[in-house]
Amino acid sequence: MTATASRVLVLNSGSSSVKYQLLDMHNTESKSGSAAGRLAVGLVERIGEETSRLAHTPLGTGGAKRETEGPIADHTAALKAVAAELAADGLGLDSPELAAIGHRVVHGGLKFSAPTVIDDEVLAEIERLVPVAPLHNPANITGIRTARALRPDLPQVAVFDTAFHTTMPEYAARYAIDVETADAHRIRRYGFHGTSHAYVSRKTAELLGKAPEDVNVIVLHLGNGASASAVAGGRCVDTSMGLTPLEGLVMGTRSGDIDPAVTFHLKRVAGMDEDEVDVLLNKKSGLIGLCGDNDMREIGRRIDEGDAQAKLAFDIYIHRLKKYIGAYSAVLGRVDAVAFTAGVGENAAPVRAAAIAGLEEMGMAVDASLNAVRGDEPRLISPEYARVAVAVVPTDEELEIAQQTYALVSA
Ligand SMILES: Nc1ncnc2c1ncn2[C@@H]1O[C@H](COP(=O)(O)OP(=O)(O)O)[C@@H](O)[C@H]1O
Ligand SMILES: CC(=O)OP(=O)(O)O
Ligand SMILES: [Mg+2]
Repeated sequence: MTATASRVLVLNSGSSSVKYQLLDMHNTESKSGSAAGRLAVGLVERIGEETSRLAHTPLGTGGAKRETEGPIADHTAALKAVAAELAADGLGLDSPELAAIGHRVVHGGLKFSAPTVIDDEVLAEIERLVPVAPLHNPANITGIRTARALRPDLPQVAVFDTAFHTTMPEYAARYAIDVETADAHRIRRYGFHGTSHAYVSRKTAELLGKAPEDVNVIVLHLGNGASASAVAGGRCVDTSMGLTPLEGLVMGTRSGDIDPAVTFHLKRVAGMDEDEVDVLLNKKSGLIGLCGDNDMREIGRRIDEGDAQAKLAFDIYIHRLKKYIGAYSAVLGRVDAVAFTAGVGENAAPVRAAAIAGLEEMGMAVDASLNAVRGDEPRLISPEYARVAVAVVPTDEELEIAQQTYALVSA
């Protein structure tokens, strides 16, 4: 790293998308990682489809958002397109100001509990974990390989979704199955979205004007993938996702919690094989399985039109969410705040209202007019009388990844 290098490129590669940001870390010291530090942000979505779309905004130059539509075959092509967009703004990957590239890596298994500079051995371990994050780790690996090929001299850092959850006590992390079998195959609950749970729980403490050590928070990360966590004094003590990102809440396309016997039944009685069951539970279940739509905006529209199927899907989603709020209240003993985050949590006011409805005896309530306010800043939506603060706290996985990456390479 040269003395002047202070930029970090963050790649958040998902199963069919790549989110990216180029940040100048000399300008992101402020608590909100002020917009001044963000030189460019963008998103490639629907990778592998005919209708792929790349949206790129060069914030650093104040340039307008550029959108390109057309087929982008795979993640390698997506990253090359991103590199070209950055180069068009004079922010190419060849810049000497680039200090490192930070990669979101979803599954880090038991080995990785901190950000890690990627070498061949680290990459091999991330590959070994593909079976337990089949939708995610392959995309992360492609991102790493492509970025390494473009800048072999630059430190590439992996920031793991699982890292924040490694503080879970053994009784929360273990499944109640035969210990020898579990240990032989490293079967345990790892948890995901940890970068977001860490960032949001810290931000929530800040919103309350308290130190993270003094606050107990339930974080509800509700995106397409969704998970809840119980964070006691800044440390994760339980989370809803498990060995893979399939357990827990009802998600856009994933079932979340299910009786494992359903899988035997599908194989023995419905004649499905492993791969078919996998696809059913990961891609054809959750909201999309229940009502044909996985976007909460569309589900909201259908409910407004009186669509009973959409309403039932919504009610199932909310019921599961409520059960986790109850469970984590018991796990924490004292709850100071419930924080809603990610695409659904930040934008869907009806989800927030319904999830908290009826929880007054637990000290939780939502004020309808506060809940209707939209914005990018962390904000309270609970009435003043409520014992528990209910908040909307926008997540920023990219900023958190950039900060962890920069801290590691500039140490
Ligand atoms: N304005 C909105 N109102 C309601 N839901 C929204 C809104 N915007 C986004 N969402 C929901 O957020 C989801 C995407 O969340 P996001 O956190 O970006 O997910 P991911 O990172 O898993 O792709 C969409 O599928 C949609 O359900
Ligand atoms: C781990 C996980 O579910 O991630 P995402 O929400 O990006 O799919
Ligand atoms: Mg996400």
